[in-house]
Amino acid sequence: MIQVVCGLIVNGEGRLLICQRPEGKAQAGLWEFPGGKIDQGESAREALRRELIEELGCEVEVGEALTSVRYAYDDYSICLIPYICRLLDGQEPKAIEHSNIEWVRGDERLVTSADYALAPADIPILEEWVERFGD
Ligand SMILES: Nc1nc2c([nH]c(=O)n2[C@H]2C[C@H](O)[C@@H](COP(=O)(O)OP(=O)(O)OP(=O)(O)O)O2)c(=O)[nH]1
Repeated sequence: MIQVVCGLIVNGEGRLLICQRPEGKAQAGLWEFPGGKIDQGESAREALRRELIEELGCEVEVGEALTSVRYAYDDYSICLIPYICRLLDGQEPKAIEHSNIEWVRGDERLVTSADYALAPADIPILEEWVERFGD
């Protein structure tokens, strides 16, 4: 079971950041919350801060954890651990490792959106976020 962290980053207008996985990576083309695998000896929160600097070039404060999701892809399984994150002042995410990044309205339509096909492990996380914080 691969331990993966991801961040739900909300901007000043209440929009949520989603990122498209690039060609050549597992689940290429699907949209996800930015993050990645936890390295040995790292805490989940440390891993997320590191991944968001590598992937988006920005510093965040890692806040509350939402419910983790276990998901079995064909050839491996992940435990995806989500955290609400806040961008530190002046930080602007850049698509360093993704093919696209977008600020979107976090609502039920996003769950089934044809424009933003989400990685399946992310759907329960988005649903929990929408229920608690969505508009
Ligand atoms: N980062 C991230 N990965 C996700 C999400 N949902 C989901 O199913 N995954 C899967 C895709 C990958 O199989 C795995 C995470 O791998 P990754 O490629 O992002 O990890 P990494 O940045 O450490 O990459 P690498 O060094 O192995 O290339 O988890 C998500 O919301 N964020």
